[in-house]
Amino acid sequence: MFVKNIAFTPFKKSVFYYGIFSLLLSVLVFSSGLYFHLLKDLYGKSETAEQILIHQMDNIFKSLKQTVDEASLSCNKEDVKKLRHRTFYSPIFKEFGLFNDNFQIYCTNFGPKEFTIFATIKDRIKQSKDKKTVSLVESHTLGEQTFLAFYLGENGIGVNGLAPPRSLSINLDHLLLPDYPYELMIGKRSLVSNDFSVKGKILDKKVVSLDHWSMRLDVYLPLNVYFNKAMALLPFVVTLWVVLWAVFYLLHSCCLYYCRSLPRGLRKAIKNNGMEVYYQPIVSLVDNKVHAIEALIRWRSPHHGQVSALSTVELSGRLNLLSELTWMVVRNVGKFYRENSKSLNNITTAVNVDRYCLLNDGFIAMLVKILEEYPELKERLCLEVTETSALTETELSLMVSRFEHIKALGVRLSVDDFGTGYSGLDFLRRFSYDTLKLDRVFIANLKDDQCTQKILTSITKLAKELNMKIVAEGVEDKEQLDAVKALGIDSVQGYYFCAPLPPEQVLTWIEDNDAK
Ligand SMILES: Nc1nc2c(ncn2[C@@H]2O[C@@H]3COP(=O)(O)O[C@H]4[C@@H](O)[C@H](n5cnc6c(=O)[nH]c(N)nc65)O[C@@H]4COP(=O)(O)O[C@H]3[C@H]2O)c(=O)[nH]1
Repeated sequence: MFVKNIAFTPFKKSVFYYGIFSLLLSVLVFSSGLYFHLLKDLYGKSETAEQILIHQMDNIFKSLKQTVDEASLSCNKEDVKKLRHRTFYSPIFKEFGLFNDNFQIYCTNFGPKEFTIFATIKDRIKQSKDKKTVSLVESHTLGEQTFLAFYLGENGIGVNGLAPPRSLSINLDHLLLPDYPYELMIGKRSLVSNDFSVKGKILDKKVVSLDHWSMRLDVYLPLNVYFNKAMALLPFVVTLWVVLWAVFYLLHSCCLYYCRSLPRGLRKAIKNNGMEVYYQPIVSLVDNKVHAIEALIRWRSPHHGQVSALSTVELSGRLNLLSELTWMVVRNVGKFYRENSKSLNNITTAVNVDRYCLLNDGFIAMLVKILEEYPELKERLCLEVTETSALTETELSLMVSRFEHIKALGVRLSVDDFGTGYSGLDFLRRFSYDTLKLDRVFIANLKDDQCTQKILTSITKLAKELNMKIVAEGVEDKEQLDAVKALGIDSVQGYYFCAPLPPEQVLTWIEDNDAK
């Protein structure tokens, strides 16, 4: 009943923007994620590379020290054999040379030799704390740029080891290539380099310095590595894109559904006084004039169209908003009186109130407050009590005391739909209303059903004896009006005279009717 077709306006535009947004988001997530992952990897591997180099240099000088420890100045067959043996088993060095404390090489693994170590190297060995240094020279023996490590032992014998640069970088290659090209330098000269392919196209670079050896390792994160890896992630980007798109679409639909839902609309309408109040005249059968009108709620939901008064009331009940709805109507009636005090001077307005609202603790206080806000409602407001459920004995007593309180405030009371709800005779015994309204089911059957006629005759008699006015609801034609008149009923409400109308129209109708 409530959820009519919730019209989802085609939100093609939003779907398109969600598509673009999800695509951008997926690309951003993966590209930045990949970038930070590679950066972390680059830094981690550079640290490992540093450890490898330190370890390698330690091993190099351990092996040089061992060579010096077992060497002698004679360069005899035994010495040369030892040097050959060392060369054979060294994973790095291809040649060893022994030098004396004049820094003259006198013996290599190829036999006795004689040449002097460069003065610069000599100085560096002398100046270094451990009598060690490394260098990069053009080697005649190896025919290429060669790595040299020098160590002068405590016994006055020194040793230098010659190694092709690549032998120093095998472990680095294994760790860093092919993703991270690098350049290993001694001083300002390049020892090993495979960075030629990336120059100018690098995303990031990590520099590792081994100051003790004047060595520096630059490790690069090239753009093409990043790009290739990003391409490999493309299926995941697409998957995330589709998933995000679907999630955004669903969220949007849920939001739309919630925003357009009837309960939310009703809450908003009650909070913002976003409903209209229509009025239906109640015509007196004594003088054919209007002495009373009934206020009836009318709500047009922006997304569901006109919602019936019964549905509005039922939903308000389920949302615990009946009291708010009632007070909203009463205030609207108050404004109606204020703006039309002359025309409405002799007219009472009935407002529907659920019995449970009446039982609420704050009911009387709120009624007093509104009567202070709109004093024009005094003696003109009539609360029409709808009877939706039976009351317990305690509730009944409370209700009687509430009714007395309400009457004392100058507010009238009428019982709605008499005979169909729980408006038992027991209550009439304890409390007499000002008005009793006969439900329209009785009026519809009145002319054909003798039993209904008898019941209504008795009710009318009872009402008169209890000093209550009696109104027949739902009078739609002349026959029904005549039957009602025959019963001696005081007033009539129904489409025969007038349907519920907006405030300005009801005033005109009353004026026209009274002028007849
Ligand atoms: N078939 C027929 N119907 C006629 C005729 N004359 C009047 N009616 C309709 O009968 C209903 C009379 O109100 P009700 O019995 O208090 O019954 C009301 C009342 O119980 C409830 N209601 C309406 N407004 C409010 C409100 O502000 N607060 C509360 N608590 N309930 C309200 O919703 C019910 C239905 O209200 P409406 O749809 O406005 O329906 C109104 C009115 O339009 C007629 O000749 N023939």
